[in-house]
Amino acid sequence: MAEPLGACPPTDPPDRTAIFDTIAEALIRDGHAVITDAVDSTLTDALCGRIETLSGQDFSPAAIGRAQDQMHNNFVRRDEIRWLDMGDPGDAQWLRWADALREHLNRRLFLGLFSYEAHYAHYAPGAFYKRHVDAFRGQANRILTTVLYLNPDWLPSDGGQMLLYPEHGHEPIARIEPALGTLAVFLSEEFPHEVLPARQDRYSIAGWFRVNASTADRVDPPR
Ligand SMILES: O=C(O)CCC(=O)C(=O)O
Ligand SMILES: [Fe+2]
Repeated sequence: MAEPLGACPPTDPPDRTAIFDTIAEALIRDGHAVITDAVDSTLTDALCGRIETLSGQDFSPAAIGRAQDQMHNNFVRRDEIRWLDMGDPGDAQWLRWADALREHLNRRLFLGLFSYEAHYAHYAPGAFYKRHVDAFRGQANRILTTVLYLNPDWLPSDGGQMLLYPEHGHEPIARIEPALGTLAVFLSEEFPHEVLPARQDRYSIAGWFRVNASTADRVDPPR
C-alpha cells in the first residue's frame, strides 16, 4: 500500500541548462552522474502531490524482463510501480523535463536518444531490488537510465540507498541516498546496481531513454 508522503519542503530553483550540462559532462567522464537538487521545488511538489493522489491499487508489483518475457520474482525485486502517462498533468511535467534532457544530450553527445519511458516506484519498508543491469548489450533498447528520488527528509538510517557498481566489480563506485530532488543518470548496459532494503516508504521515478530499434517488420515496443 502506498503511504502518503507529507509535504515536500521547497528547494532552490536551479538553472536547468546548467544541470543538463553537468549531467552531460559527468556522462562523458564517468558514464554516470549523480545530481542533488536536480529539479526545482515546483516540479518536486507536483510529483509528490501526484504520488499522494495515487493509492495502493494504482501500483502493480514490478516484473523483471521485457514484454512477453516478463515475470514476477520476489527474490529479485519487491517494489511496485505505475507507468507515467502524458495525459496526467503531474506526470507530463516530468516527461517534459526528461524530454528536454533528451534533446540536450542528443545535441551534446550525439546519442540519438529517441524515446523515454518512466514509472513511479514504491518500495514499502523491507522492499529492495537486487543487483541487476537495466539493459543487455546488443539489444539496442535502453541506453540511459534515470532515477529521480522523491523522499523528503530521508536519513541514511532509512536504508534504501542505490549502489552503483563497475561493470565487473563488486565494490560500489557510488552510494546514492534517495533524497528528494536527487537524480541519478547512468549508461543502462554498463552499470550493475541494486537498491538496499528500505526502512521507510521510498518513492522514485525510474526512467529509460531508448534508441529506436524498429525495423520494417517489427515495431519496437515502448516497454
Ligand atoms: O530506485 C532506484 O534507486 C533504482 C531502481 C532500479 O534499479 C530500476 O527500477 O531498474
Ligand atoms: Fe535498475
